[in-house]
Amino acid sequence: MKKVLTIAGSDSGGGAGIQADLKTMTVHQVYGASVITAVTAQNTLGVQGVKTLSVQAVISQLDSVLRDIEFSALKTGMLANSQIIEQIAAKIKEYSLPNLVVDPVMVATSGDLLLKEEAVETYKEKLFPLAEIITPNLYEAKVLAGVETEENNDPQVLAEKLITYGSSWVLIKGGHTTKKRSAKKAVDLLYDGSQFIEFEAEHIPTNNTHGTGCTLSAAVASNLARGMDMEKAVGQAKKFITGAIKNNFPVGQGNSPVNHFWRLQNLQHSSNQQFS
Ligand SMILES: Nc1ncnc2c1ncn2[C@@H]1O[C@H](COP(=O)(O)OP(=O)(O)OP(=O)(O)O)[C@@H](O)[C@H]1O
Ligand SMILES: Cc1ncc(CO)c(N)n1
Repeated sequence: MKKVLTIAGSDSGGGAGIQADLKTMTVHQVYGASVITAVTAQNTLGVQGVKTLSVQAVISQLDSVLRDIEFSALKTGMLANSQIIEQIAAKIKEYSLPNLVVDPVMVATSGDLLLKEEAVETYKEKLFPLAEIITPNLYEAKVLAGVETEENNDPQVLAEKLITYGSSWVLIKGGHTTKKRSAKKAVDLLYDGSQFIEFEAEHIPTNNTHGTGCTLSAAVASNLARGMDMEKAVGQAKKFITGAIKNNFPVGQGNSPVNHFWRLQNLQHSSNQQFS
């Protein structure tokens, strides 16, 4: 079984962050390990508190797992500040870790801030050049490209700018452009510096999308670990997240998380039918 590492924040509500990553890895049949950067007091209604761990606490977790376990892929989620990003980048370089998926988390689905503003430059300078793929949503893509939020919504122009920061691939997620309930399609754009590939899925009219970005990037990392090429890894991850959003179920009083177990439930349902 392939081993995949997530370096991210904890979501006490269980829908995003480390918790979403480990659930996603489990259903992709890879072994998930985790390095926690921050502990959020969070539920489906929002983020009530954040405690960022010291750089030493993060690096000591990272050293423990890297000295012991061989990873086929890793992903980063909430990294909180520039010191943490810088030290993580140094370790990834030191251990020559393959298949780095960087989800440059800045804001929670609820709108709460998860990254210090000063850290945007550190992402670009230190971590992106080591990444196989970066997976910003449209808002994050604009911040990273240094584009005013009102201007330039064209994902192709943004992808062309972001690829210059040194990752092999850029995936710009369309979830935020399609949050409108009237939207028909949820389109993500993949770019490697020469070819644009669009991944299109039906847009599901729901607010129950807590943890969609974390889940998608963890699925991409799991698929890369299992040996898929990038186009297939993203295509399969897109199918997984679409099904997970579609099959969401009520959790708490706010925006519910996605259903990581939808494929298992479908399987169980059809085998129950077969034997009843
Ligand atoms: N309502 C929806 N219907 C279908 N697909 C969606 C919907 N919302 C998001 N997606 C898809 O989910 C994936 C994650 O995209 P999104 O833009 O929501 O990421 P994100 O903003 O990083 O997530 P998060 O809110 O967890 O930080 C993308 O493939 C996107 O197209
Ligand atoms: C810990 C954490 N990471 C990422 C996100 C993005 O959805 C979140 N809400 N919480």
